Amino acid sequence: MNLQIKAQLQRGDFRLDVDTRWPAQGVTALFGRSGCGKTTLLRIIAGLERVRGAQVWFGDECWQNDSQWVAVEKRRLGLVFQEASLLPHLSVTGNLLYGYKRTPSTLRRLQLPEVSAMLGLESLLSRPVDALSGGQKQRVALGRALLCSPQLLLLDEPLAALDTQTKREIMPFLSRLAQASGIPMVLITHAPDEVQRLADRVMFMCDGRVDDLCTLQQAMAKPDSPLFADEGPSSVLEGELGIADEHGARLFGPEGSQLRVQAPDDANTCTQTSTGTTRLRVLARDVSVALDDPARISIRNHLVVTIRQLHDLPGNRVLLDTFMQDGQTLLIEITPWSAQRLALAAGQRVFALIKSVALMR
Ligand SMILES: Nc1ncnc2c1ncn2[C@@H]1O[C@H](COP(=O)(O)OP(=O)(O)OP(=O)(O)O)[C@@H](O)[C@H]1O
Repeated sequence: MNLQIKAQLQRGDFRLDVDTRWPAQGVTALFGRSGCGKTTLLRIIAGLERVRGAQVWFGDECWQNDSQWVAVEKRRLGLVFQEASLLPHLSVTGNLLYGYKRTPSTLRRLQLPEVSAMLGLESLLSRPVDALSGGQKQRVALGRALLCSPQLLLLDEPLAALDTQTKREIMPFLSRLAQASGIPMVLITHAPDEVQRLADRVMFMCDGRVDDLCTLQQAMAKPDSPLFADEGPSSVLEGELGIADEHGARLFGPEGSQLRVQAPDDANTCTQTSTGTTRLRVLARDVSVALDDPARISIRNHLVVTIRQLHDLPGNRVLLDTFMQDGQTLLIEITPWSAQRLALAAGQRVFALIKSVALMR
């Protein structure tokens, strides 16, 4: 089943020209610079914007074409924006149940207890909403949208108004929600870390057009990916997260590619994906490389990796594109001096060294 949108729109200097479709499954991130048309596209999908000649299909439901127009409230959507815009006179429960009560009982697929557990809201249910933090308010907004049992969730920068710490706290809830609810999501963001932690696929937009639509893995296979613009290249590893050992480190991933993740609150590091595994983001600049397995060293994670390719990056840096024993890609950023000194080449097996605390961020 696909979400399909075809739309053209001229608004002053801005032109939107989109003809695209993607599977209505998992999390699709719309990523691009400010003003490239992400919100306009989302509003067209939602039916908040009626553009002449546009076509919007959700599976075999036609929401808009030349002869058909389905109003926003009939599309069965969950909408969450940057600002939570909760109803101030109602408690958390009152807000959560607002749309639920207006959803016919035959269509209700999610109930208050499971949604409040998914979003960690159990202890807040009786609070007035003006006694909540920004992150808590946004979790209530997500819960309220979910409890309408939508067939599609549209999220327009739901984390953008939150500070970094709050954003880190809420991100695992968002990814758990994608997994547990089974509701497809469209997430607008210009934050690469949100895409890397949450998305299954990415649609890159630029000047009102679709530049690329690909899986997250494909998006990250390019050394010059727009996702690497802020913090440099990074990898996303998927695996099972084990229980903590006596030093507070948790094992992550299969044997041979196993990492120790030092995470007092693993929410900061790992996010669950819509397939149920845990996702770990590793910045390429946090990984070093050695030809031998160093013994007397504080770094705990020593992984055998094979170099697939070396890329010269702008700014006098070298990116090693490597794969681990389980086949997952691990990117490593080093200086040209190190690459030369170690005589690194494609096909070579080396040790990738990653500090456990680098996985705490
Ligand atoms: N109501 C409007 N009237 C005129 N121009 C508008 C209107 N709404 C949006 N625009 C213009 O349309 C273009 C696309 O805006 P849109 O909000 O879709 O971009 P965006 O990618 O979501 O940006 P941001 O990330 O900053 O939210 C921008 O140039 C914007 O100025």
